[in-house]
Formats: sequence, C-alpha cells, structure tokens
Amino acid sequence: MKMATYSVLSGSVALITLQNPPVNALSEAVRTGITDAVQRTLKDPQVTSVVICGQNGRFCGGADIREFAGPMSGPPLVPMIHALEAMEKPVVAAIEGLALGGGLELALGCHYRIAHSQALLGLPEVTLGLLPAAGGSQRLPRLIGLPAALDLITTGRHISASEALKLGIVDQVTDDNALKMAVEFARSVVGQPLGPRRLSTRPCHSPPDVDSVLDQALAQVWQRGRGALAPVACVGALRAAATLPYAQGMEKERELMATLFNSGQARALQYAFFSQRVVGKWQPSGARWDNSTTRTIRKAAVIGLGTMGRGIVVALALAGVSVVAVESQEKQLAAARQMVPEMLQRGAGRRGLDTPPGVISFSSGLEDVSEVELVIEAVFEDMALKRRIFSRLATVCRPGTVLCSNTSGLDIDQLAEATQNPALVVGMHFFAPAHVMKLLEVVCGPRSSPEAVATAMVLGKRMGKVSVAVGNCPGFVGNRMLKPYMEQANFLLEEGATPQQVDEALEGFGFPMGVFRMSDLSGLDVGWRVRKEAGLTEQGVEPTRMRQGQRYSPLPDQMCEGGRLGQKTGRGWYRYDGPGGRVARSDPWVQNFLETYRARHGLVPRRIATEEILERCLYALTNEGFNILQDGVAAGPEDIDVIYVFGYGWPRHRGGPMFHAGQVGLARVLEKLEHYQHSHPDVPHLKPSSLLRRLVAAGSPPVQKWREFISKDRVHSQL
Ligand SMILES: C/C=C(\C)C(=O)SCCNC(=O)CCNC(=O)[C@H](O)C(C)(C)COP(=O)(O)OP(=O)(O)OC[C@H]1O[C@@H](n2cnc3c(N)ncnc32)[C@H](O)[C@@H]1OP(=O)(O)O
Repeated sequence: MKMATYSVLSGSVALITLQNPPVNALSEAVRTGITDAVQRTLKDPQVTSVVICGQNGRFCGGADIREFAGPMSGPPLVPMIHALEAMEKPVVAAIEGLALGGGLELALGCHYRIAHSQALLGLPEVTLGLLPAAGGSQRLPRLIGLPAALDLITTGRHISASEALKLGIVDQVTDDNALKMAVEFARSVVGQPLGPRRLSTRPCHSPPDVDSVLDQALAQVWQRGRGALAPVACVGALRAAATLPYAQGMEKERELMATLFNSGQARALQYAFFSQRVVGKWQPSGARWDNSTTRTIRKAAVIGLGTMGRGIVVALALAGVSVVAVESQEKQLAAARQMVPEMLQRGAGRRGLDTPPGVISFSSGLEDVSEVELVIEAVFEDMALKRRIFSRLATVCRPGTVLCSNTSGLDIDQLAEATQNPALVVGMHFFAPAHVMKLLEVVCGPRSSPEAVATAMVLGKRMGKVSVAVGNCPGFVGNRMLKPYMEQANFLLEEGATPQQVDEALEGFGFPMGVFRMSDLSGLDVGWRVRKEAGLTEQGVEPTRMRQGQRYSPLPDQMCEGGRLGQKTGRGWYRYDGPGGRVARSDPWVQNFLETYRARHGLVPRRIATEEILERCLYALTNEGFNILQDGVAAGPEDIDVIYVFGYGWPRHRGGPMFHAGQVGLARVLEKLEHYQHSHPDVPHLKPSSLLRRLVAAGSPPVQKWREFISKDRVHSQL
C-alpha cells in the first residue's frame, strides 16, 4: 500500500501528498510512496517543480513511532531525503498544521519551505530518547547556526511558524492557503540555481568560541537531563556538524543514533509518549469515556483561596473559564485579591497572551456561586469542614452543577453523601503549584457519573493538564504509593542513613529532589496533619516505634513537634538561611537528633549502600502500585506511570515505576521484596503484592500486556 499520492497540477507542478492520518507519520508505506513519487517526478519531463504536502492540513508528525518496536523495513529516511534534495527541479514543502521530527527533516531536505501561520515545527526526537537522525542534526545548524540549533534539538520544543520564519527555517509564512501559495511559489522559482538551497552542501556557520558554546550546552543538558542520554548525544551530533564535513557528520549522527535507539531510555520515553495518550481514554471502571456526554464549562467557582485554591483559579482563568473565587477568611481573601492578578499576568505572559481569557470575581460568601456550572472545593484537608461545604453547595448551586473536591486523599464518596446528587461529585486532585504542575488526578467515586468524570477530564485538558482518571481510596494513586516510599526513607534514617545520603541516592536515580528535600519544600506539617487525622501520632518522651500493629517511625512527628517544618521555618531535615530559605545545608543538629534517637531505642547504626536505599524506597512504592492495579484503582500501569512522571518527579527517561519494574525484571523485584520483608517482617508494605506474584508466575509479560492480564485475571477470579 502506498500512502503518498502523486498528481500533477496544471501539467507542470508535481504534488506529493502524504496520507497517513491522523498525523501523516512516515510509516513504511508513506516512505515507499514518497520514494516512488520522486522517481515518477524525475522521469516526467513535463514536471518542472515539486510540492510536498500532508493530507488534512497536517504536513507530517515525523517517523512512525510505532514502527520503532519492530525491525525496520522499507526505504530508509536518510537516502529518501537525499534523493529529494538532489533533485534538479525545485522542491517546496507546504507546511500546514505540523512539521515535527522526521517531518521537519523531510522539509529541510526540500529546497524551500512555506508554512501556514498556525503551523508548529520542531525536532522533538530528544523527548523520545533519540536524536534527529534523518539528517536534521546536520542540516538544521547549517541553516540557522549552531546556537539556535542546539536550543531546538536539545529541548525538542515546538516553535510557531513566526519563530521559524525569524530563525530562517521557513522562507515564507501565510495566513491563507499554504498549499496554494507553495504551488505558486514552486512555479516562480523554476530555473533558479538549486545549489545554494541544498543545506547539506552549505558550511555550518559556528561562533568563534564554538568549543565553549558546545561545552556549555553539554553542561546544561547534563544538569537538566538528570541522567538522560539523548540530550548529550544531540550535543555530540551538533559538535560533529560544527566541526566535520557533512558526510562525516552524517556518519556520527548514525553512530550516535544506533547507541540511543536500542537503549532502555529510548524504550522508556516512547512508552511514556504512548502512555500519555492511553490515559486519556479510559476510566478505572473500564468504560470508555469518549462516549460519555461532557459539559462545556464556561463559569466555575473555587472555594478556599490558600496556595492550592489560588493556583486553581489562575489555571481556570487561563483556560478561558470565568471564575468566582470564594474565601471566608478576610485576610486570606485580601491576599488572594492581590496575588491572583499577578500570577495571572505572569501565566498569560508565559503563554504569549496579553490578557487572560477568563474573568475572575472575588467573594466571601458561598451564595455567589449559584450561577456556576462547576465548583472546585480547595479548603483544608478536614472531612467535617468539606462535608459542610458540600452540603451547603448542594442547596446553593442550581441543579446539575458538578461538584469537585481538590482533596489529596480523602474519601470522595463521603463528600458525595453530603449532597443530593452524588453522581455529580468527583475529585479533581491538583498538584502544587496548581497553575504550573501538569498532573491532575480525576477521582471517580463509586457513585460519580461518567458525565461528571468526563467533564472534569475534559476541563483538565483545557487547563493544559494531563488528566488521569483514578478510583477512590485513601491517597488515590499518587499519595497512596508515596506513603510506603516515605516510610522506607524514615526507616533508613533509623537504621543509620542520613537525609543527604537518602536524597543523593534518589537524585542520582533521576528525581529532581530526594524525599527529605521534598518534605522540607512542601512542609513537614502536611504529612503530620494526615497522620494525626489517622490517629497515628502520639506525644511523649518515649514514643513507640509500633503503631496500629505495624512498624512506625515517629521521627518526622518529633521534627514537627520541635517546630522544624522545613523551608517555611528555616529548619527541617536540612537547615536554611532563614524562614523561606531555599538552599539546603546539612545540619549537625539533625545528625545529633538521629544519633540520640537511635541510642534511645537501642538501634545500632549501620552503613547502608545506595543500592539498598533505592531498592527499599522504590520497590516499596512500586509494590503498592501493583496493589492499586489489583484493586482497580488505576486502569493500567500507564496511568500510574503518567501520574509519577508528571506529578512526582519520576525521571521520564525511566518510564515510571511500573515500567521500571518491568525493565529491572519482575522476578528480581519480587525477590528483593521477599528479601527485605524477611528482614523487616513488621512492615506490611514490603509484603509482595499478589498481582506481582501472579505476573511473575505467568512469565513476566511486558508492561503493555498487563491491562489484558489483569482483566483476564479478574474475570477468572470471579468465576
Ligand atoms: C529518528 C526519529 C525520527 C526521524 C522521528 O521523527 S521520531 C518522531 C518525532 N515526532 C514526534 O515526536 C511527534 C509525536 N507526536 C506528537 O507530539 C503529537 O501526537 C502531535 C503534536 C503530532 C499531535 O498531537 P495531537 O493532535 O494532540 O494528537 P495525539 O498526540 O493524540 O496523536 C494522535 C494519534 O497519533 C499518534 N501519533 C502521533 N504522532 C505519531 C508518530 N510520530 N508516530 C506514530 N503515531 C503517532 C498518537 O499516538 C495518537 O494515536 P492514538 O492514541 O489516537 O492511537
């Protein structure tokens, strides 16, 4: 099957149209079609110029990523693009919609590029663990210079047509029909010399301090990449472009690509790409939500204007939703009135907007929310308070208003009970700062309707969030898994580790911050409040290390009792320059505190290897992920992995905790959990999940097969 068509317009302009919806990816069939079309063009003496375009207003989304999983067959991209560039008839790319990755590389092989003003262009291969290996790493710097190419290729960012024009990537931009303009343009350049238009023959203009530019770029990608290989390889390919002739540069591009292509990181990043798309489509119940009705929200209310509430107001307004922002405490309301417009201005600026599209009004009373279509409650984590608000909302709001809670772990169903229509109650769990962080957990209570869930999911998407639908249980997905992770970190301190040692191990793995630095940032009192609610804390000179029949570490509670709440008090697991300080320094007080604690409890400290720190923290977290899958709280491993990558700093190049377990080997994870459980029988979170055991018994299927395995397993267990 050929998925690029060939036609001739007005007898002289050959038109090659890529046809592979939805993004005209360069699949084997498309590459075959283009290769054949080039041959026909060469043979047709009537044809004097060529235009390449994509069907349905989308030029090309790049190589077909799905093909990366199997052996490559069909015409390769590099010679195909060389053949286009070598043509003696002018070739013009008509870029509508998008030209990404191999799509832009194809366009760079053309002699001219005309773009529609709404088109997006970029070389995002680095985000898939790869580099632009269809000549992009060699042609782009020859077109726009080394510094600009370094920026685009190492970040993979998409740019607008107007930026592409400024950089010199495209020759013209139009608001009208880009294809029509490209055809006219192609006719107009017939007979003009093509030599200077062939980017591979151009020299690469590098700055005089080329080595220092490249070294700086390398240092930057090391620091930003947290262990990611692809950005480093991208700099390597650009170094080759800047210092070697084109043919040798292409050889280097090929070598670097071969190393990346088979790396675990490329597999992880491609898995992350598809996971993000999978999570938009399913609810934990297994029902497709694309056939549920959705309400378009024009006006919403946010109740509670603390840090979270303010961020949610801004995110809604930036999405074009008008917001009634409600806060009963005068001081907090006054602070919000001052801070929200400033945050909004900055947010609009980041998006290139002059004014935010949504209008905000402030109020101190719930009665002002009567006209909205959706409410998001964002008050303290206090069930009684939240229930009071929900029951009041049920009387104030008009029938049919969707009621959401930003709780980070409380029971959505108990909130729903307080209303007259529980089907309209869902959780919308944002992550701080809510106008910046990409993740949104949409929590489906047992009585939430598909319509309410779909409405929250779609609203989240409008707000630029990656929305993941999850089930209702304490902590939902993200925070439920965080508990055993933090618990292990505390136990490691009891056994002899220091906060720095644990953090360095986790940061070495790729987290932007280790668990203790993170606690200091978010405030130790957050978890303390939750533990108090759960009846776990006890005050006294000799607090016990067992609570509710399980091992418990009172260390963080004691820190809070001593007023060490983290950055906000200038003291936590680290010390800071003062309240609100950001630079963490190791604190001899903490060292002394830990030594005294261990001595008091008769704990003999030991040297703990990085491997043990990582295994205990990460496998305890992953083990809870298996329990979550077993309970049906997440629809699949992809949902968990997306939550961890977007909300908890799990390094994207490691795919997510569930993917990582598959890469390590499920049998090995199981064996390690069994080993640690044997040494710590009083820690239930180390007891291997029975789903993990069943997956291992079934031969450890790849992560992409777990959904199917779980649903068969569930049917089987119901028989
Ligand atoms: C060497 C490597 C080379 C030469 C490369 O080219 S690597 C690929 C470089 N290209 C990319 O990284 C682009 C990836 N795609 C996207 O960023 C986005 O999909 C998009 C901006 C192109 C479109 O976004 P949107 O309109 O929101 O649509 P979706 O993201 O939902 O995608 C729709 C479906 O198309 C599938 N898709 C998208 N791109 C590719 C691709 N390059 N190869 C294969 N399939 C692709 C995507 O998975 C969606 O599929 P379904 O989920 O609907 O089944």
